[in-house]
Amino acid sequence: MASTTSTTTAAKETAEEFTVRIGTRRSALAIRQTELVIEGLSKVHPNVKFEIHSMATAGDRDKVTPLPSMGKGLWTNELEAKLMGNEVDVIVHSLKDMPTTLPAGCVLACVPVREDARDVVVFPKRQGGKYKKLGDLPEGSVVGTSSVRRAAQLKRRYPGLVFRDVRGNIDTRLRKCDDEAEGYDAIILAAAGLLRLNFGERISQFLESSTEGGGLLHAVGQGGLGIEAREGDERILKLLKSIEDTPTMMAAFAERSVMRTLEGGCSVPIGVETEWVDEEDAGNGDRKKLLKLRATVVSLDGKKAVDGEKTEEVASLAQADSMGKRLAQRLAEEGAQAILDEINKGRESGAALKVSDS
Ligand SMILES: NCc1[nH]cc(CCC(=O)O)c1CC(=O)O
Repeated sequence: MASTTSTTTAAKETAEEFTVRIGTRRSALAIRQTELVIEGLSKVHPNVKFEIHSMATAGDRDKVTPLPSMGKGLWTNELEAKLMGNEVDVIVHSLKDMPTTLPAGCVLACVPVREDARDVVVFPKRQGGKYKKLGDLPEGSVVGTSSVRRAAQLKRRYPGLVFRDVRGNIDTRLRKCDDEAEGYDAIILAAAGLLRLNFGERISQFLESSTEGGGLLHAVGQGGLGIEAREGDERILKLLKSIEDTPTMMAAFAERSVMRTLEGGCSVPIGVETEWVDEEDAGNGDRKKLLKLRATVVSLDGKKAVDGEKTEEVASLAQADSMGKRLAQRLAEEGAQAILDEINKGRESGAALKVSDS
């Protein structure tokens, strides 16, 4: 058809046929997320072909080593090597698994519309609806999570509960939750993974900062997708731009900036929440959208915590980045740094001490 149609340059470009190779992890969630990205791109670029190149990463292979000692980039390094080696053109990540500093030559090119960013409570099927909220669980109940962020924040709010590691992909964790022999009375997961894999009916309670009885702030980037590409690969960067959700991308940049600023080479149980709100009406009817950013840093035992929030006009990624940095610096001064120093002292063994939010 193209050969018989006379087209302008712009039209030719949209009609251009090429294949984009997309790298991702091999988990059901990673594949589903990649399919969603392809669906979105295909609507705008019907002539572009997409191939999924999935692979197991270090985080998928090693299910034993404690996550905080596996180092940064356990879900991303091997995929980035393929991107730089020109074996794939794009990588689709869970944004929260993406380190806040990327290797030279790689860019966070696009953040599309976000799924629900909150954490949720899932109860074993055998409880048959007996419990509806974390607060319903009797003292001493065992809650599964391998995330120090989740455990620390929940210890603060529910000192009577016991927190225990639970590893594996989402289906594995649900199976462990339902298996009485595993001994869990509840597990905590991200809403996004459950919703994307059609396990939404397993969600009993959504947890956020305003949850009655005690909630928690989610991981940086949770519920979002991070699409990575080669710096300067204009054809791909332009293609990805078509599915960018700019408000989500700005919020994600603010969240990642909090993390990057506080991290300073150490691992941190840090939670965040972002929300776009209307500016109070100044009487002239001209309301701006403001970004509200909350953050918390909690000691591992949940006994010490520093919380903060900021609401500002944000109109660029640079402003989002600056807002996150300033909030993190304030938290550091108000005691977050002391909490982080203590955590790092306790994790003597040095180098490989980055928190993975699992
Ligand atoms: N670290 C594992 C991981 N990476 C992304 C998600 C879920 C979805 C998301 O946050 O995008 C999960 C599972 C979980 O935390 O429950």
